[in-house]
Amino acid sequence: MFARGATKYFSRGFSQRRLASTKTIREALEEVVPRKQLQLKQLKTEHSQAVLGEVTVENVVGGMRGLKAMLWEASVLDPIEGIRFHGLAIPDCQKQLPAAPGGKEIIAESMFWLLLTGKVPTEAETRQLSRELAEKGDLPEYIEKLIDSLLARLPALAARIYRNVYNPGKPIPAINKDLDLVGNYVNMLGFGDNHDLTEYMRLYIAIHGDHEGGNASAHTTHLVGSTLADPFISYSAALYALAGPLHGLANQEVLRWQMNMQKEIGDEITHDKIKEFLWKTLKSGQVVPGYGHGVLRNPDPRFMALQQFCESRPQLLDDRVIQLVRKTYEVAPAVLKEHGKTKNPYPNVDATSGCVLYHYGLTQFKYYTVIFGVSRALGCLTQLVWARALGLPIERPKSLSMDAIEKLIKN
Ligand SMILES: CC(=O)SCCNC(=O)CCNC(=O)[C@H](O)C(C)(C)COP(=O)(O)OP(=O)(O)OC[C@H]1O[C@@H](n2cnc3c(N)ncnc32)[C@H](O)[C@@H]1OP(=O)(O)O
Ligand SMILES: O=C([O-])CC(=O)C(=O)O
Repeated sequence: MFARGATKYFSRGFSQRRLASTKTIREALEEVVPRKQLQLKQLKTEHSQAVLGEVTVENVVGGMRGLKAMLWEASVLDPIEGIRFHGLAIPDCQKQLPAAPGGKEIIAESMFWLLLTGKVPTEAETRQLSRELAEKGDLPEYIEKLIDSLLARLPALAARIYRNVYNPGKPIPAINKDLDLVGNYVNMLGFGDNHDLTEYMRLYIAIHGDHEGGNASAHTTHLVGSTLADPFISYSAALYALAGPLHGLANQEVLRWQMNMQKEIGDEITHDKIKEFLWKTLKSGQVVPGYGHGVLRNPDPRFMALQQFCESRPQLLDDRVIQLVRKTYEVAPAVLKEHGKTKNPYPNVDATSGCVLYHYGLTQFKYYTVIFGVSRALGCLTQLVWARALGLPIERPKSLSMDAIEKLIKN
């Protein structure tokens, strides 16, 4: 049921039959947990010695790339097709997951419901979850005071920090109990009257939510969580992994790099000038930010979904930075192929995510990875729930020295 191709399970007929369902997320989860616990028990008792692959020296010295060594329930990443959440690709989610009232994009609540339970929530269930989160969303006064005294040093409670850092002194709107999670977030950031930015953030946060288990932020949460550290500690560790330029920070780096390119090539954007800038970047020994991937071998479907968002809005297509991102995509894969190093010459999600935020006036690059961090909590915390429900053990892979590897090869 959770394997690829599960689309049938989520077919329109199925979701229509579920229209009347008004379960809470806890009730929906309670239904799934015993079945999953049984599935794990059977795997352990009936198949514990089954072989899933071999471990090569390349796996060990190459950052465990390609090694099948983690259990992760909510999503599976295919090198060619990209991410699927319980079998649903991004376009399936766009068709099936409830949006906000008056909106079209996937919202965090419906994505979280899918990630956690493996089921598409009904409209009523989604609204109920939005309300539950909004009702729990107010900060107690003592936390507000604490955060106000720590300011940007505390990597949490993202909207308040944004306002404190970039618009100090301006009052922050209270949580609106009738709005979805991201609607409230954008409102508190100070952009609540921008419907298009709100929709973009809904899509952005939904599709950055999970990318199976092996990426650096998800894996960090899982590792730290496996020591039974609490979810806040486990997820804050993940944010430090996300903050590296080869992972989440790349979304900031891309925009900085594209704007440097714009400065250098001037008003007349041509493929030749972009190529020249790409070569200059590569020859200086830097990576092209937003391109390449540890698993994907095709353009990232999340990149495509964000591009489609731009294509549906003519005012975005007129924006020079957005045009530059698009034109870079037209030439960068060929340049990277000619350069010959990266296994994947195509764009990942970070190649485009920041330019739309910039267009809508959220121009503080340093904040972009925080938004990614707000999103990635959906998948990382889902897996922590499963790790606890299934009683998964502390993670402790075996390491080998180079001498030990050589000895094993000789034997
Ligand atoms: C949400 C996300 O985290 S998506 C990823 C965001 N990160 C980026 O966009 C940064 C740019 N990209 C990269 O640095 C890489 O492609 C990564 C980190 C994403 C993946 O790294 P790997 O799995 O090691 O990629 P791969 O196996 O293709 O690397 C092989 C070689 O190609 C190089 N390479 C990979 N991507 C690029 C790139 N975009 N530009 C130039 N060279 C690259 C690697 O540095 C490596 O060079 P080396 O042999 O001299 O060490
Ligand atoms: O899958 C990865 O390694 C990196 C990535 O795209 C993500 O974490 O969203």
